[in-house]
Amino acid sequence: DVKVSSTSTNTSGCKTTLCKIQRNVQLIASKFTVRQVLVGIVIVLASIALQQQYTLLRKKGNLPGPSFVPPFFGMLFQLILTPFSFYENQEKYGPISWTSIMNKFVLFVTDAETTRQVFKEKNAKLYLSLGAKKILTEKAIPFIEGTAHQQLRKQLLPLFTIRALSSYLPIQETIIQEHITAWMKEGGNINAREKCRDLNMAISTGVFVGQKTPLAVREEIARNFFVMNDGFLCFPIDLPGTTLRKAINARERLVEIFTDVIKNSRTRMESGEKPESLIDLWVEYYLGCDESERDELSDETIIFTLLSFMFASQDAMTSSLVWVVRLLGEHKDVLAKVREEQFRLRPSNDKLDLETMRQAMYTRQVVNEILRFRPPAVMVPHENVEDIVIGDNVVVPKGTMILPSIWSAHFAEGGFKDAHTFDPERFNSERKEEITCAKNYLVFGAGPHYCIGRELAKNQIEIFLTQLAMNYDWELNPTQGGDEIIFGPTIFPKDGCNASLKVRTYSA
Ligand code: HEM
Repeated sequence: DVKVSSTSTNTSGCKTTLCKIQRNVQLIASKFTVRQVLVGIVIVLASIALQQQYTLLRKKGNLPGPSFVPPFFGMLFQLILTPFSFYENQEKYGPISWTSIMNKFVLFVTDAETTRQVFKEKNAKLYLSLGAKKILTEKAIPFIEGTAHQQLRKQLLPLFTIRALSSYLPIQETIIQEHITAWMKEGGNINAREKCRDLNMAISTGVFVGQKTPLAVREEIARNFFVMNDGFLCFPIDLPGTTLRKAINARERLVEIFTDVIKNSRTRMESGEKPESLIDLWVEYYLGCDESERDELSDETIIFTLLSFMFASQDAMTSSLVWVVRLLGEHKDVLAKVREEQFRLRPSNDKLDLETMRQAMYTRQVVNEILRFRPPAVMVPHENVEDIVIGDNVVVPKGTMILPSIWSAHFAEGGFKDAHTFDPERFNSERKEEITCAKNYLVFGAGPHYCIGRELAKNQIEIFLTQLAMNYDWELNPTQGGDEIIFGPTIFPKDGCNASLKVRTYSA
């Protein structure tokens, strides 16, 4: 046995806490042999592991689930590395089953009805990462509850009316055209995930602040949004130089920039200019409100709401645009029908407008099927702040992480017909599965936090799909194993979807 040596065990010369801790560890270590220290560590870890297993057993009661979960990390690695086999295994246990992730007791919900119930349960809150909480702060809409939440949602309605969506449409269309043209200048060989990520950020920024905001400012917003986005899923340590601290700094810079954009917008809206961007519409609404209501409609409210929009939409929108390239590249028959419909409605290649988009029933069916077949957020974690009862009288102890699975609801037996087939015809006027299977369609959630940007999102997917279909041909170049689906944290083909685009003549 070798004694752990220590040079000095005196803490009196120490000025910092770190130094004192170091000295104390040395002091303790100097009294034991290496073997004794190791045995001690093993005993402590084993006791913690036993305690964890006991707590899990007590919480799970009669619920089905895995016969063993590894201590400390639980099923974390299975969930991250092989998410779909983790899903399949969990689904085998039935509509509600238990598991554990990072020693947190987790309920996995797969049947559509209970999934919907969790979304609607007022005592089950959206569970966002610690990083997201630090960056967005409690002023962000996903963290607000009750009456304050209802009031804020009401105030946001003018940002998503038909009038508002019509004013965003030319911004979305122009930016999509500019980006695809730039892809073609680079040769047309794209990795859809990389390209759509930048495209999507440019569209969101354009829609939020409008094209009257100088390009350099829009680019600075996009840069800071990317840094902020990196912080949402990082290790939540807020120290100088960490990803989280950089994300918080980026958020602070965004608050400054948005404050200026709002000021400029106010000058333009007061002079009677027509609103164009989401900020313009908010300012217009603000100016039209009674003085007494304006306190609640501060710049801060809209800025933190915009940050939440970016958080809620960036990865989900990127995922959907990538699946447009992938699924229509695979299903040429569907692509041909989109082209036929678009050419019939817009033979002169006119710009899109909401009225024409409303008439393009088949194209909208395709958008809805892309969202059903590849829902970007496959599950939306919740945490219950009180004991609740779900499903067939299952009592969920307070503090449980509940994973309602949108993926499982979309593919459940007894729901959509031949659910594993990509088939936009399921939404046609005869089959109407959007009505007959409405309870299974959960891509945008349900209940009080139901996605507020859903129409904006569907329009964006439709504009991208239409532009691509009418002006380009493309072939997919998948890599070996690249078609496997991965989490990131929304779903993507593993290789990001490589494709070669060629310009085509506008025709059916
Ligand atoms: C394909 C794209 C999108 C998908 C799949 C999606 C999906 C979702 C889901 C599943 C939720 C949780 C709903 C619930 O808890 O019931 C949600 C919430 C939310 N989404 Fe989306 N979303 C998308 C695009 C967008 C866009 C473009 C915006 C912004 C303009 C947006 C803004 C929000 C906001 C603010 C919330 C939280 C609402 C609240 O807390 O009240 N989303 N979204």
